[in-house]
Amino acid sequence: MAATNAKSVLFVCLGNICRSPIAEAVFQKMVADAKVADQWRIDSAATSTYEIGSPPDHRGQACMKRHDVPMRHIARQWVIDSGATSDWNTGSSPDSRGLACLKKHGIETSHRARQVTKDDFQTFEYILCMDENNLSDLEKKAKSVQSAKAKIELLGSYDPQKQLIIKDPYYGSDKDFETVYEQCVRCCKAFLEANS
Ligand SMILES: N#Cc1ccccc1-c1cc(NCCCN2CCCCC2)c2ccccc2n1
Repeated sequence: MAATNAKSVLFVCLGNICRSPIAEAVFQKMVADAKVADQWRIDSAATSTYEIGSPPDHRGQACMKRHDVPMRHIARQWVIDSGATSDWNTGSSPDSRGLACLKKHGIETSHRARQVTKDDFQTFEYILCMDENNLSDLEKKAKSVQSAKAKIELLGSYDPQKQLIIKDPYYGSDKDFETVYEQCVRCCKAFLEANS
């Protein structure tokens, strides 16, 4: 459980089923390995309602499994939620591909896509997103939020290899998910170092 003076970061992408759950899982593992998990509040959400209620994409789950990175699962001591930033798919049922893959790998997950809320802009210190569309969508939303405090940045702005954009792998291959994973590892490591 995060301490009261915890730092906080919300990872955001278009659907909250591909990139942002990977970034969240990678960062969660990093803070746990660094023994500072209790100093962080970590979550993910989306700028669309495409996938509200969906579990992480099956390709992302498989990628996390390959790299032994636990992804949002039903754990005893965690209260877990996630969401999206718009109302496009309010009430969508979980993506069938994701459910089938999770079942195949015996992975239970409570992670469900959600839309980012006004409260997120008021309570998270950092909102780190993946591409310029996410950035402009979030900046537009933040304008309508009273006392928004979040620093809205590209996660890629922390990349030592200067790959600023983490591309949407939705129509891509497993290789594209690997690229997302590698970028998230580099960026999350640099982000944690910058906040330690
Ligand atoms: N849009 C786009 C797009 C453009 C380029 C590359 C990827 C995508 C793309 C498309 C998705 N779902 C298909 C379209 C959904 N419908 C769009 C019209 C409104 C009703 C919903 C995604 C779903 C989850 C995560 C990422 C996604 N990314």
